[in-house]
Amino acid sequence: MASLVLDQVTKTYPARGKPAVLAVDRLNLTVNDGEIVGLLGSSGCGKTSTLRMIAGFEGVTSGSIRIGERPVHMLLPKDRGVAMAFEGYALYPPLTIRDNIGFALLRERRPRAEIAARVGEIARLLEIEDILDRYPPTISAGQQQRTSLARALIRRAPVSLLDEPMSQLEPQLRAILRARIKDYLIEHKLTTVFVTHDQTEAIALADRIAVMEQGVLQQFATPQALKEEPANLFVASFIGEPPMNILDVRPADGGLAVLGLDGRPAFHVALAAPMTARLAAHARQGGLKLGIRPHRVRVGDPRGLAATVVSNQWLGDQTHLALDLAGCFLVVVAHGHVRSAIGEQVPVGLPLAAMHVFDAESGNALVHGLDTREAAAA
Ligand SMILES: Nc1ncnc2c1ncn2[C@@H]1O[C@H](COP(=O)(O)OP(=O)(O)OP(=O)(O)O)[C@@H](O)[C@H]1O
Repeated sequence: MASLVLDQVTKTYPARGKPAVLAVDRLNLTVNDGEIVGLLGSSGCGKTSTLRMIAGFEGVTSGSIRIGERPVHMLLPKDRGVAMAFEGYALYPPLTIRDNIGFALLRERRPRAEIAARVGEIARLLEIEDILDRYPPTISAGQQQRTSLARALIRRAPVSLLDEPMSQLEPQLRAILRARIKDYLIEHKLTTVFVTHDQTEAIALADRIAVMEQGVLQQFATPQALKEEPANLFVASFIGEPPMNILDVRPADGGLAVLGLDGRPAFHVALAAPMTARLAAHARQGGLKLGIRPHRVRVGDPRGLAATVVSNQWLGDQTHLALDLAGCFLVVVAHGHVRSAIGEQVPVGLPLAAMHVFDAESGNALVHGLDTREAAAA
């Protein structure tokens, strides 16, 4: 297949009587040959515009796009070597589902037996074998979406683009197809970019995820790196469910004072002198924020701090607790069934290694994991 490179790609849409909309702002992205990349972000962050610029359905305002060694941003969609599955399906109504799926291979004048075998394979994979002889208007939205997906995947093009490929499917089918599609993409080494606003889908399918917000790339990394080393506060709170707890902190003697919702010191995090000095230097330029993921808080840690239960939800396999820790609001996930009632106290341990520190003004991450060697002997 091929690599895909976006170099300083920008997209602005003119808006009548208003300032132009900056949908994508100087995006740099390199997708390796055979890599699966997810574009993830909230509604309106520029994901679809990016995909459509790669496909050629939108022109770039500035910047360039290369597939392999070939600049493609000036070419017509059909000449770029991309296959795209559309969120809006775009099937040919007069053709059967079978012919819709096999259309590109027919046009390439592939042998009939090969086309039949490939259509059969992809239809089996996406569980649409039983509708191959029907026509697009007579099938459901979910079946139309899978047909659109089949039509793109069957081509094994140098670059495959999938726009919200499974948004119409029910969760169970989505989970099954996700795994099968991933196997297919890996087996055929398909360089793939897909758009989603579902982080579970992005994490399950992608080798790397590009997180976007307001047209700007926030971080491009593996799912694990996004969770463990978020580049900034946006990524830290966007990735992970429930989101990372973000607390206000300020430097204090021998470490950090964590502030409660009322702005007063709630508890103290003891750190060694060099780290305290480093964070104090940053804090002089702006504030600091401390992040800790709900799954990393240790509920029931006998050496922990006492927190009051504000809410308690047992989800069948894990407990979600909201806690008041000396005036700080903390969401916590425990793997077992925690039976503490609202108003009861539970001890919670906050491992230093699970703490992230951010510059409050820029939002940029300063430290991931306050190493225990940095901790003062408390
Ligand atoms: N054809 C257009 N004309 C004007 N503005 C547009 C056009 N298409 C998109 N936009 C604007 O550009 C920005 C990015 O839109 P885009 O569709 O790329 O975002 P998205 O992340 O895919 O959103 P969603 O998840 O809702 O589909 C938005 O502010 C949107 O309103």
